Amino acid sequence: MEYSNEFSRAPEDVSLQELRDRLAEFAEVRRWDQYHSPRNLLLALVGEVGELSEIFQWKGEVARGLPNWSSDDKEHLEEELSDVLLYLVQLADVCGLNLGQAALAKIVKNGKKYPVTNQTNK
Ligand SMILES: Nc1ccn([C@H]2C[C@H](O)[C@@H](COP(=O)(O)OP(=O)(O)OP(=O)(O)O)O2)c(=O)n1
Repeated sequence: MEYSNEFSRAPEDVSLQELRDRLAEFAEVRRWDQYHSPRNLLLALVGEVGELSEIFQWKGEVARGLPNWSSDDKEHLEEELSDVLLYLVQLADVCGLNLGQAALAKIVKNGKKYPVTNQTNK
């Protein structure tokens, strides 16, 4: 099957490892890695979370799937979510952490903390 992105494979095949590698190369060729300290990346991440929040600011409650949003609004949301993810991946990388493994381990930990019961409330 053909995919419209430049990678010619299924979008679900994108891995955190690939994002990490592409971001490391992106920063290296621009000599930006000197600025990508953990603290700077954290501040950049928080700034992007602010930009993400602005999209929802004053909108009131928003239905799942964003049924009334324009394609421009959804594209803007995709970009801001991506900025958050990309800085998060870089922050984990410069801290020497494996974010994918850590997140999977955290899901397991969460499952033990919050076991499934018959209750419908969370
Ligand atoms: N030193 C930098 C600067 C940018 N980026 C990357 C990560 C983000 O995905 C994106 C952020 O770029 P901008 O700072 O230009 O922010 P925006 O894309 O949000 O633009 P604007 O703030 O004008 O909306 O670029 C990066 O990795 N390292």
